[in-house]
Amino acid sequence: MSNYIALIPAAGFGSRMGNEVPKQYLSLLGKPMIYYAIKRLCSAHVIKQVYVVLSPEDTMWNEYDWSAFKSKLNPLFCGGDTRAESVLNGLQKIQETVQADDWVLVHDAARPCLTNEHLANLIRVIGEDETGGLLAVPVADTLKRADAQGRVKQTEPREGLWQAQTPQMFRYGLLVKALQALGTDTPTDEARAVEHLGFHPKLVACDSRNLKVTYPQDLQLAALILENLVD
Ligand SMILES: Nc1ccn([C@@H]2O[C@H](COP(=O)(O)OP(=O)(O)OP(=O)(O)O)[C@@H](O)[C@H]2O)c(=O)n1
Ligand SMILES: C[C@](O)(CO)[C@H](O)COP(=O)(O)O
Repeated sequence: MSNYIALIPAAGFGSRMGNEVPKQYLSLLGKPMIYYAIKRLCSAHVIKQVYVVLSPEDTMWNEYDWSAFKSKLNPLFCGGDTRAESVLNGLQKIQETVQADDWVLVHDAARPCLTNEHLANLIRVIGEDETGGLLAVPVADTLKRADAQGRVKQTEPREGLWQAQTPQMFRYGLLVKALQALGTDTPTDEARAVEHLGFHPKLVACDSRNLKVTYPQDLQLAALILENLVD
């Protein structure tokens, strides 16, 4: 039977936040932001182990007490220059402990508002899928393409367009193969790497609460969402 493991890439800096503290450690309702992703994934019984990929230069992880998550939580100080490198380095580091057909859920440290329902839905739908897939949201706004002067060049059809979120869930063997095959291409998500191999990952409808904290204003929004989550 396949196991489920989770991997949280957390070796980025959060340059778009413009803060001196790496984004994953910014305070959110009194906890470092990464705490919420860890708590959600560690609380899921089906997930056997949760790995956090940190920068080898990370000096902040050990400033916090993570003992509440016991041996289910494992930090790996092997992050790379890009998200794809961090994920691949993490996956390679754990190769002795996993099987090729184990499911890996890759989840951003910067998505603190994932709910139990989002997670359960992803696991239920993708657990039945041959390729794997990801949480995503259909684009809700009218889309404009800009010209070099910042004026509307044209309105783009939004039909069939989705915004990718995380977790993204793929079999360990396929994900490692996809990330190893990238060469100089650096995709911003795991699904893109799998697409490069000719697969078509499944989109699982989520909602805008599972936002990524990218800019300073997103942190306030995340706090509001977290305060109002019921699960
Ligand atoms: N070299 C990198 C870059 C990113 N990430 C992780 O990938 C996730 C999503 O990336 P993003 O939100 O883009 O984070 P940053 O790269 O830190 O942000 P920015 O692009 O603003 O610098 C984050 O949990 C981030 O820590 C990583 O593990 N290793
Ligand atoms: C994986 C991701 O969160 C999906 O939306 C995203 O691609 C991360 O990279 P980004 O450059 O911050 O969008």
